[in-house]
Amino acid sequence: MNSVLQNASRIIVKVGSSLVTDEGRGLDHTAIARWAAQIAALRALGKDVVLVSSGAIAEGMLRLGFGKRPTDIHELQACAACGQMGLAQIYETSFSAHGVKTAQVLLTHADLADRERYLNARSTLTTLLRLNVVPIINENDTVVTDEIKFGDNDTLGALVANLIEADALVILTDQPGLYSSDPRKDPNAQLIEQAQAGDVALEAMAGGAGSSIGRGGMLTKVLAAKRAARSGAHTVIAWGREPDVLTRLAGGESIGTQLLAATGRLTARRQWMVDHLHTTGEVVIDAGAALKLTKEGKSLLPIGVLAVNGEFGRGQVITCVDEAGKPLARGLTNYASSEVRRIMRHSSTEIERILGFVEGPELVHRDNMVLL
Ligand SMILES: Nc1ncnc2c1ncn2[C@@H]1O[C@H](COP(=O)(O)OP(=O)(O)O)[C@@H](O)[C@H]1O
Ligand SMILES: N[C@@H](CCC(=O)OP(=O)(O)O)C(=O)O
Repeated sequence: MNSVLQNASRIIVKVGSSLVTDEGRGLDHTAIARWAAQIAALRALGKDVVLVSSGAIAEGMLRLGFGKRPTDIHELQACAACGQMGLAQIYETSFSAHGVKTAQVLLTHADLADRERYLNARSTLTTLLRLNVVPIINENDTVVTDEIKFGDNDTLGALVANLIEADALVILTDQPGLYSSDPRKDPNAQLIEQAQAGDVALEAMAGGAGSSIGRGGMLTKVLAAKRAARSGAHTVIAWGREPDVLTRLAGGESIGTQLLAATGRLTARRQWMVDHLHTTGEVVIDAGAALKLTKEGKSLLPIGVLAVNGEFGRGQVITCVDEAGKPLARGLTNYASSEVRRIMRHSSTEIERILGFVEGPELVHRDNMVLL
């Protein structure tokens, strides 16, 4: 059995609080240095890697002298803000030892629920990857309260996998993988080596957090795999201290639990675009643009647009129709309807002069479009 990481070119790696902070004893420099070395090696192989790291609250508790996890939400937020400094510092140092640049990205649920912010987060992350930077993501705990939190970084990791269409999500934790029941409680628990992501039987096997440091336990990991699979990403759950775990997985070795996505990445994206999004407006495109889209696989540029019907904002889904009104494609627009009315029929080099800013030379980028 080969690892699902073998052919993955874009990978999200999530590390849990107990690993990062050595069960709350303090940032584990050695473990972090090892993951940084492995991620640098993956980058050298041409793979895009995004790290989702927990541990801010656990590290902040230590720095602020809390013996046990505070119950007051604002104290927790203070811990997160304080601990995040430690995370940023140690990742920056560990990656720079390999000549790899890092960037801190703190996200909230609202950022990914809002179409425009979703698109901005996506563009920023993909730009960072193009610039050879490893983005290090955590939830922006300072500005969110319990009701609107992701609550656990397993979910955040899956949402980031959806956001930038990763091929795989690797969840590193303090157990060798998903077991048939919690191995801390059941000595006969068996390691599940492979299963389909989304199989409900897995949810019954997975229990809550085993330590006072971790939050989600195995259940949030199993649910994260289900979510990641929606955009075609496979999930691996493995022990974070397994020597060379990431590079061995990328080399094809099967380690831990592999939860397979049923549909491929492109099929999943196409399905999502076709089924789940309401289109809020349309643009009528000329014959030349229609040909570029349908026959040459190109993006839609403002110059090919003849008219705009309806009102829409940046990041919403629009339909591209030909002059006879036939729908040709659907996709996420980089510009709002009011802006498109001003830049249509113009070359992309004129966008900045007309609008005073540029979101991109394309009106709808090819990666954000499906042909109908
Ligand atoms: N079926 C299961 N298989 C493995 N671990 C399980 C299972 N059910 C519950 N757990 C518990 O989940 C814990 C990992 O989750 P958590 O503590 O949230 O870690 P992390 O900080 O890595 O997210 C394990 O230590 C284990 O005790
Ligand atoms: N944003 C929080 C994440 C908490 C969390 O999800 O922890 P875990 O279950 O260990 O991944 C922090 O950095 O402490």
